[in-house]
Amino acid sequence: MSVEIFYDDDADLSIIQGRKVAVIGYGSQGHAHALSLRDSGVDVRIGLPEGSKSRAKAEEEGLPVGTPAEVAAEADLIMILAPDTAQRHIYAQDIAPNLKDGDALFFGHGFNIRYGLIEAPSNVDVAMVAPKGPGHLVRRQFVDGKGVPALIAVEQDASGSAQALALSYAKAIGGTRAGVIKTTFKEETETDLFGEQAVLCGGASALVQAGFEVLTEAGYAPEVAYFECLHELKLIVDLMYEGGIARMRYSISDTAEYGDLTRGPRVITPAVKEEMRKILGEIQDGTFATEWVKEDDAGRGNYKKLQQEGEQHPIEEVGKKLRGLMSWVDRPITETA
Ligand SMILES: NC(=O)C1=CN([C@@H]2O[C@H](COP(=O)(O)OP(=O)(O)OC[C@H]3O[C@@H](n4cnc5c(N)ncnc54)[C@H](OP(=O)(O)O)[C@@H]3O)[C@@H](O)[C@H]2O)C=CC1
Ligand SMILES: CC[C@](O)(C(C)=O)C(=O)O
Ligand SMILES: [Mg+2]
Ligand SMILES: [Mg+2]
Repeated sequence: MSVEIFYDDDADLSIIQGRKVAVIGYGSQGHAHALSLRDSGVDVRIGLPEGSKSRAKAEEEGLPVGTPAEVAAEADLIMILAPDTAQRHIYAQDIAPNLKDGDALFFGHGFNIRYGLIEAPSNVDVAMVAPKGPGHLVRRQFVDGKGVPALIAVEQDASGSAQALALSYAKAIGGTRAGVIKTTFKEETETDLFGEQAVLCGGASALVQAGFEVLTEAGYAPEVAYFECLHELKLIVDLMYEGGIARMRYSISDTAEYGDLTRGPRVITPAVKEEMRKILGEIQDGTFATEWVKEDDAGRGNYKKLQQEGEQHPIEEVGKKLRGLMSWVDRPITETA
């Protein structure tokens, strides 16, 4: 099945420049969208509850800030970039009562629409602009004149021009510089959840930790294990990013390449792939979504416990020390937001 990919010339920036945009939330994605929209000449305001710790950051940038209800009432395009589990409450309390004919409701990820947690009225556009990258890099790339690829989708086309509006929005945050693919809320949600769980975050973190543990448990220095299993991973992935697995294999030694070809499949075994299929099944049948919403409703006890265990893993301590000695690596998390 061929996909449609859009670039800068396919998108009309003046469409989004003619709208009043409210960005709800000013975290990883929220700050990136809001600042790049503003830099692209868009009239943007931020919706955050009174007392939100993100308010000061948005105000420091000179962005107008109001409560989610206030900015939803003022705007004609509302982009929800609050946590997925909070979105249905924000929608019900603050956004739904303020939706007018012709408004557009935008998402950065399809979770709440895909799993039926938000149902918008038929007189508004419902669309998605989902960058395929962390918000801080979405912003950093925009500022550097580059862009992070994005997916767009239209769930409801009340105006008849929701796709052009989504493309225009994607252009304003740099997405069309890299390529914007048209998809559905279903495909974006299921592939995004799968990618972050099995490959990008869950899979990669577990692989790095397991490699570090095997080396340190065998008596090798934690510093050596850190450089080998974590630091160098970025350099190897940079080559994959630039030219695929083939470019990475071209740059490494033939010894490494032979080890890659013969040992890689012993790490990612058919059993691992079978587990990946199960994980995908839990995403497709809604098991994961139900579990996550329940965990959030119950106060996130298990989530916080697992988070703490991760933070206490020995790789974090040695990594902090080594990164501290490399000024170009040690970027504070608050640098851009
Ligand atoms: N992180 C990423 O790079 C990506 C995220 N997405 C999607 O983007 C959306 C936002 O995620 P992300 O940027 O990670 O979120 P963050 O957790 O980084 O930020 C959430 C923001 O929402 C604010 N917030 C919390 N509760 C409310 C509320 N009740 N009303 C208004 N604002 C609120 C937070 O404020 P406070 O400071 O007060 O907590 C914070 O500013 C999600 O749908 C996610 O799936 C999509 C692609 C990548
Ligand atoms: C990979 C994690 C992600 O899907 C993202 C940065 O794209 C997220 O939800 O944060
Ligand atoms: Mg993602
Ligand atoms: Mg995601």
